[in-house]
Amino acid sequence: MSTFLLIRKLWPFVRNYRGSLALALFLTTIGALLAQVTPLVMEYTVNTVQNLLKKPIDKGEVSWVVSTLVAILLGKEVLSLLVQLGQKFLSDRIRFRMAADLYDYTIQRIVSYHLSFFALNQNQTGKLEKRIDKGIENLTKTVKNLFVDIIPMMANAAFALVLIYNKNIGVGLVATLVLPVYAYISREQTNRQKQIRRNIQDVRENKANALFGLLESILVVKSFVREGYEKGRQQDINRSLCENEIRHHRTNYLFDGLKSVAEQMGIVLVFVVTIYFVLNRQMSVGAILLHIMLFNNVSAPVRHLHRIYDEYSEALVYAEGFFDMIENNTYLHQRGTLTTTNWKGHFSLRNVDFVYPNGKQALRNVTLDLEPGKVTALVGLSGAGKSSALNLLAGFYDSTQGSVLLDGQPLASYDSDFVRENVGLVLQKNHIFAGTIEENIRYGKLEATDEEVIEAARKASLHDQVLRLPEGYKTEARSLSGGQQQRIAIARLFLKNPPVLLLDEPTASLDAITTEQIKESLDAVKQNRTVLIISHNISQIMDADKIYVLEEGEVIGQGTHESLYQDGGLYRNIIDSNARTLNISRLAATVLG
Ligand SMILES: Nc1ncnc2c1ncn2[C@@H]1O[C@H](COP(=O)(O)OP(=O)(O)OP(=O)(O)O)[C@@H](O)[C@H]1O
Repeated sequence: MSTFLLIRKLWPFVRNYRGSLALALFLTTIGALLAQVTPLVMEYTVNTVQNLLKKPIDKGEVSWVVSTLVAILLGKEVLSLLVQLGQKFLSDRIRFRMAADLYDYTIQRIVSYHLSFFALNQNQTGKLEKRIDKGIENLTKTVKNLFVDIIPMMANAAFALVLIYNKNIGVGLVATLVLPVYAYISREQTNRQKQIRRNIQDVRENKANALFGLLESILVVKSFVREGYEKGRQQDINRSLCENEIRHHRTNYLFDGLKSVAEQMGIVLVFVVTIYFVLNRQMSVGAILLHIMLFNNVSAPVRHLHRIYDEYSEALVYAEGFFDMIENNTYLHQRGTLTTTNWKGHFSLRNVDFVYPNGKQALRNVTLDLEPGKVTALVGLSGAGKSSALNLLAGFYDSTQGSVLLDGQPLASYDSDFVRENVGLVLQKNHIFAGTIEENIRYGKLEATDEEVIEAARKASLHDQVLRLPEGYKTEARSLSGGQQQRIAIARLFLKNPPVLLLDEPTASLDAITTEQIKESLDAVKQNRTVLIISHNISQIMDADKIYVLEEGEVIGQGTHESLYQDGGLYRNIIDSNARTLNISRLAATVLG
């Protein structure tokens, strides 16, 4: 990425702070001018002292000279301090506010991406977290470097050079000579570091992701006694990071050493040339101090310039990944504009193929309908493509071929917020947020009253259990059992009360009695809604108005429970297996007596 492109991308975030930026620049330019005061005062001091030494002691003149010098130096320091404080306050304000803006924008962008974005290997949680974190940190540093630091530093060096040339062209040329050498070494340093930096970025993302993964699966790790194995895996990543960091630092030490030599050579040259002029009576003794200090004013900003260049090169590496992430229009959910009050809720898939980003084809030429007011069930073996079909109907993914329709119009042409407001989902793995039971249920309708929350929990057969908890609805939801968490998700759905229900194994982790209670509640809410249910539990699909049978991504049969059973094939096999698993004949003998 070129500097111009980076500035163009950053400008929308910097623009809001251009007033503060201008003020910071003004202050730092004043600071650069003030930095030249000390060398001039020093030259004057040495020359004056030398002159005073040639004369008999005049106490009055001595105390006047000393107090004037003290006043000038102190005054300059106080002024410099004020300027520096102002500059730091302003640059911090710009930096931190811009970081917050960048973060807000990033979140707004990535939550609007399709699920396929998150399914990509390079976008796993830990990696994304690191990319956002490092990206924002480096970009804000770049803004500070580009807009707040570089110009005053250059001004400082330029003012000092002008003063040196003004005193003596020969000394000026010597001081200037060091700069290209310094720039050459710095450029070499940065070029050598580029690949190491990329490696470090990749390994850091992998490390964050591996740590997330480890903490997420700690139960499995422990149950399989895989602590040692996990330690080894984490160690490999850590070693790789460690090696790259060492290489990075070693290269820096080497080049920093070379630059230090170049700088010292510069000082020696300036010193020698100045001494030559002094001994030839062409300069005062004070010029030695003046030139050395002015040269320091040239070389110090150049030294910092390298730090900036270095940080900038690092930032470019992170900026590429960061902007790729937040400008990824391929995964941006294209929101349509269609909304309607004349909502029927007829969802259909027409000749749909669907391939996941990793290349796995989950659906082939699927055509199905969810009719308004009816219950449609999807049945099939594990991996048949049922949840994938639901993902398309919910608009989480776009089909690869064919169309997904809502009331005859492409689903994509609808305002996605409008569709999602009207669709309720209960999934196999329902996410429970860190927070109380009450907060988690209320997520279904943020403005719900306490009574509405309780009513929803009651319908989801959760209320009585919550009452038995010491902290009731204020209990941390993640501390509940899997089945209780499932009921929170169902209560959320009841609270939302949408006209379309998409249910993927809604009672997967519930006991038999709760399953029956939930089924009754769901049966009650199913009335007059468009319902899709996916379940391996035959009691939940038998009553469906229409059942689709999926096998390896294809619809291989459709009809009612009775008609499909009579047709034989996979559906019949599934039902028969269910009956055998339940040991129906023994159950019937026991239950019916
Ligand atoms: N996020 C994903 N990325 C890549 N492939 C996926 C993804 N999710 C599912 N698949 C694959 O797509 C195929 C269909 O999966 P899907 O989850 O739709 O099946 P299912 O019928 O719902 O299965 P189950 O009854 O076990 O939930 C499977 O082969 C699965 O491995």
